[in-house]
Parts: sequence; C-alpha cells; structure tokens
Amino acid sequence: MTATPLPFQEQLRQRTLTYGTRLCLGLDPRLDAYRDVAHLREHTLDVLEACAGLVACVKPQLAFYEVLGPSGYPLLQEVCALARTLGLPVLLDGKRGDIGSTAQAYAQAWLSGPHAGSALTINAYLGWETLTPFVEVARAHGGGVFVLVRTSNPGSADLQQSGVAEKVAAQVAQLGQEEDGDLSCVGAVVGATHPEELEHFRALMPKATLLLPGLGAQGARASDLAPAFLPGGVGAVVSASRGIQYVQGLDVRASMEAARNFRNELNAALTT
Ligand SMILES: O=c1ccn([C@@H]2O[C@H](COP(=O)(O)O)[C@@H](O)[C@H]2O)c(=O)[nH]1
Repeated sequence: MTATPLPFQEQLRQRTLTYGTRLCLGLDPRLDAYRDVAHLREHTLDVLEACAGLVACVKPQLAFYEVLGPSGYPLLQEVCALARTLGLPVLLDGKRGDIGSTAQAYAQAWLSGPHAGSALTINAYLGWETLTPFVEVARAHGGGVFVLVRTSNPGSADLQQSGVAEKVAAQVAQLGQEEDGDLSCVGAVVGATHPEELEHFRALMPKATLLLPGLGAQGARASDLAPAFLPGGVGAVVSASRGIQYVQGLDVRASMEAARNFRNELNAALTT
C-alpha cells in the first residue's frame, strides 16, 4: 500500500517555505527546436535537472507531449518520474473538462494511480457538476485541481470579462469552504498578464492556490505579481515555459540562469 502524499497545495507551500521559490517550471518541449525526439527528450530532462533546485513545481503542458504521438506519453511519464525523484510536485496542464462520466475518466487518468499527488488544470465550461469528479479524486489522492478563471491570453476577455470569471471564482471559493485548513485542493488559474486584476481575484478566492502563467514570453513581469500571494508569500506559483526552456536557444545554463532570475525577481517583489 502506498502512503497518501501530502496534499498538493501543501507540497507547494512546503517547497516555497523550504526552498524560497514561487516559480513553476513549464516544460513544453517543441519538436521543431530539435533534431529528433531523442534530442528533445535529452534537452527537456536536462533543463528539468538543471532548474529543479530553483522551482516550486513543474508544469508539463500535455499538448506538447500528445503532439509527439506514440513517443509522447512515455516521455511525459519520464518527465513526471524525474520531477518526483527530484522532489518536485507535478502540475499537469491539460485543461480537461467534459460531461461527468467522462470527467471521471480524466480525473482517474491524471490524478490517481501513477499521478496521485499531482494536480491538473481543469475547465468549468460544462458546468459546476462536471468539476465534482476532479475534486473528489483530487481530495482522495492528495492531488489538486486548478480551475481556469481568468486566462493569460488576450482573447480571454471575450467570455471571461462578462462576469464569467467572477462566477467561476465564486464556485472555486465555495468548493474551498468545504475543506478544513487555510488552503484548499481547489486552486485557480489567473494570468500573470492581468496584474491589475490579481487583488480582485485573490480576494474572491481566499483559500485557492493561484497558478499565474504568462511570465517571460507573454510579457508578464514578476515585479507586478505580489497581490496574488497570501500573507507569508504563499498560495501562488508563477509559471514560465519558453522564457526558461528556450531563453537562449538550447543552452541549459541559460535556462538555469533565467529560472534563477525569475525566482529572485518574484522573491524581491514580495519583500518590497
Ligand atoms: O491562462 C493560461 C493557462 C495556461 N497557459 C499555459 O502556460 C504555458 C505558457 O507558456 P509560456 O511559454 O510561458 O508562454 C503554456 O503551456 C500555456 O498553454 C497559459 O499560457 N495561460
């Protein structure tokens, strides 16, 4: 029998408090940057090893593994296994969501078995009832879910700024109230590209860990992100993918330096 892992939100909090980092390493390997899949694999694992001590968690974007065809899921398993060996929580960016019975299958696939103790990004577009399977499996297996609330892309305003983001945030907050403790397993995605909205969403979801994508390639700045955090500088992680893995071609030392700089800038934002 395997021990239930520390709940995902606590794994993140521990990484932040123990290692002084709020940075999430996005690992989105792009085939066109490499000679072949073997080269992609080697570089991706090298970047992970090089950056491990600088980050709170790792976030593989499932699309970049799915596009590799039959090689994709084995590589994803390898990335996840190495991350866990290095002590890093794994946040799977899959943005899953479907009718309840299918949501149940997604939840089992990505939040139990070998992925117990991991987290998954999920989509509330099909309604609140479709979040339930994900939340139940996450709670049972020490995992987490991150519900899309206000995404980082420019077009997110089309739907999300018509009151939808606030409705989803209210649902995230309500699910959080069902749990003891100051942090819930139900987190939320709020783009780092909307710094002026961070205080608003932080207040709407006081027990949610926030995932803030958009640092680096999408133009968000670490110095703007302090309002996303809870007192003590916990309760949020900020992700960068291209801005670390491909900051200077395939130079792994440059990736490590970029991660170090982002980590330091985030920490500085919380102390000024
Ligand atoms: O609102 C969102 C939600 C998820 N993402 C994902 O994060 C990374 C961003 O990559 P960068 O290279 O750091 O821009 C990518 O996997 C997105 O699918 C997001 O950008 N925004």
